[in-house]
Amino acid sequence: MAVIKLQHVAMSYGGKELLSDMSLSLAPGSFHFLTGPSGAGKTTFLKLCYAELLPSTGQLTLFGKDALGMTRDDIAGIRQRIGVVHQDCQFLEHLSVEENVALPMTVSRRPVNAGELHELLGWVGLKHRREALPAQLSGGERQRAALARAIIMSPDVILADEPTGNLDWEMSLRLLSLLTELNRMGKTVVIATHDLNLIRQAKAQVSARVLRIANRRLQHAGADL
Ligand SMILES: Nc1ncnc2c1ncn2[C@@H]1O[C@H](COP(=O)(O)OP(=O)(O)OP(=O)(O)O)[C@@H](O)[C@H]1O
Repeated sequence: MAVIKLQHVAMSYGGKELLSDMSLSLAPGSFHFLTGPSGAGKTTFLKLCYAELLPSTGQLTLFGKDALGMTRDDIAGIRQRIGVVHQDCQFLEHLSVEENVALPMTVSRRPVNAGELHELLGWVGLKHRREALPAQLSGGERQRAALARAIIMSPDVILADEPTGNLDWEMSLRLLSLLTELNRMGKTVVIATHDLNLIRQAKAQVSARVLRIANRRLQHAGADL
């Protein structure tokens, strides 16, 4: 069963269609890149994938459930199964790195296991920065903290919006290797990016598919990248 399925989905803002007639089925454990020019609608597409937005027309199915018929509880359940790395990280600036990473657990009133939290911070290389405030982090540290927060609930799917946008190549590779490791653990990964070098690099490591949004349509890019 597809984890995320779009059938003839369109999305409009203020009556103007941004995304048209998009159909896609994301298999569990798959790895996709999403490319396209700035403003093409990559972030909007990702927002559909975690039901932050609902389609103007067409059918969106998340883990077998029609997104249009979802209750508040269904959406809360979906949010636990889909971890999102937002383009601008969206930290609470007055909370420490550790508190920000644990936030999805605390807001859903789940107990936070300190040992597991430290292990996760260690995995992204931020154990020593756990008491820092977000403003004190470098760009690469912020992205890794955002990734840790996205996966703290052990989601099945990880959606990352330009996770390497402001990072140098070395840090981009480090983030990519965390995402490919998650994919090897069985997670479905979707990364929106402009960085074709990153895509080429990833294709040497994992079996990644490339999707492209252009002229409002979703295209499956060929193997020529
Ligand atoms: N809530 C909204 N209301 C109206 N228009 C919006 C809204 N959100 C996004 N848009 C518009 O939709 C278009 C696509 O935005 P989106 O952020 O999805 O593109 P993108 O491909 O992710 O761009 P970038 O690569 O620059 O991040 C833009 O023109 C944007 O201004």
